[in-house]
Amino acid sequence: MDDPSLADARERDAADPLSEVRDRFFLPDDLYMDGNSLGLLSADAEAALDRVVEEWRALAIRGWTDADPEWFSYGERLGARVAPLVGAREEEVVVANSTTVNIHTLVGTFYDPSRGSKIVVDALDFPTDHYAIRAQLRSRGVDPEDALRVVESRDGRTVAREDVLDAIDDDVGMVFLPSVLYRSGQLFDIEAITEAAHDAGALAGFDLAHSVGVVPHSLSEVGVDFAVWCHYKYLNAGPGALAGLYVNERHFGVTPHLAGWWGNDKETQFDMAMTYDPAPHAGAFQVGTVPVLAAAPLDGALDVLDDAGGVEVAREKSLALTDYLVDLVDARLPECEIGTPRAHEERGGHVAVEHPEADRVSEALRDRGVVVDYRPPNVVRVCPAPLYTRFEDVWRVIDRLETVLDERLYEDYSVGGGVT
Ligand SMILES: Cc1ncc(COP(=O)(O)O)c(C=O)c1O
Ligand SMILES: Nc1c(O)cccc1C(=O)C[C@H](N)C(=O)O
Repeated sequence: MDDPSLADARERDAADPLSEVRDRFFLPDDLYMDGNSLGLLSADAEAALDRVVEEWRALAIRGWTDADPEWFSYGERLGARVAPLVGAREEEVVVANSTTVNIHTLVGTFYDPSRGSKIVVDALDFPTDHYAIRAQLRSRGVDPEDALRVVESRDGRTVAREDVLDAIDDDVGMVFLPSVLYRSGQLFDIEAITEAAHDAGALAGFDLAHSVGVVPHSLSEVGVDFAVWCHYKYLNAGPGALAGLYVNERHFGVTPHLAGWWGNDKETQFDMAMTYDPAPHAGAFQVGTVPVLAAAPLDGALDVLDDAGGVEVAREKSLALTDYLVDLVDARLPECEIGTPRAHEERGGHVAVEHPEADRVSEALRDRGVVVDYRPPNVVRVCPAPLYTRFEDVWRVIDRLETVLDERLYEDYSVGGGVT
């Protein structure tokens, strides 16, 4: 790298168009590099939540219709706001449930062995995806060991594109993969995978938890069948914030696996009929009453991203930050390896810095004001979330990491200290 100095980092910040957006967040004293697990609170998100609390106080039950905006269609309205971030039509997205519940309902709805009995997944997925898919298979009387086709990793970090494509054949009825691997940060080629799935007569679904808000998507154009994600990472909507889902319009009208009255057509919902009349759009995949308090902060959080210029601008800054981080690791930390692909088109928003003592190193960093997380067996995950992270912050993180390693400060810690 040309200039690994703090002065250079500050010059980069001075030229950064997003530096004012950062001021809208409540920034902890620590250097916060965990925005891919839980994003920070902004004043906008807090105000959106406060507003709903006020409406609850003032309107009580009338809030469903008289709040501004009304609570009744909260999930659909927020879905329309999130749709451009994933490249979908407004009615193809709804904000509802949790990511895990959305996997249950979408895999449960779209798994159809007559298309092909196998579901393609990969060996490095976030565990909840496998738990939900396995449960859905069991509930259909299918042995997950028979139905799951798990694409293995050759290096323990990434999954080779050709291995994914080779796994998709006529026995496959569904491909369900992440957009970005939670540990290494590898970004998958959604377009190529969707095309291969469709060529084999299968459906393609994705878990966008680690890309929504930081990597632009074109779900409708590519023809992805369904997708799920959460809003508490790069979208900063709060711990346990309501999740999101997308269903391509060609599937509108199916009866969701997890049917519930909040997915009923709004026109007939209060007829209270005993048979379910699914909404003619992705809103059908809501289950119970929209938890308005868990949804409201997203409204404010989306204002911040809009004002920043949208997800394309966030992606540009994110790539500049992760490039910078990787260059600093190469220049200053010879004992660490980068487990994240270096090509932009294969990288999400975080970087896996590998070290044999990653667990204890993460703990030592936390004690020195750097919030990262540890993912077994050897990854310190570092996430410079683009809306509130400066180049100077990245520089300081690497500087402290160098001290922890050079002075072997991690030796003061025991293995197994961190849980999140
Ligand atoms: C890829 C992925 N899917 C799902 C989840 C979690 O889902 P839920 O919000 O339902 O806990 C996470 C992380 O928490 C994740 O990284
Ligand atoms: N969702 C989380 C939670 O509720 C508590 C602690 C961490 C998380 C996470 O987001 C983990 C995260 N999905 C990961 O990539 O490891």
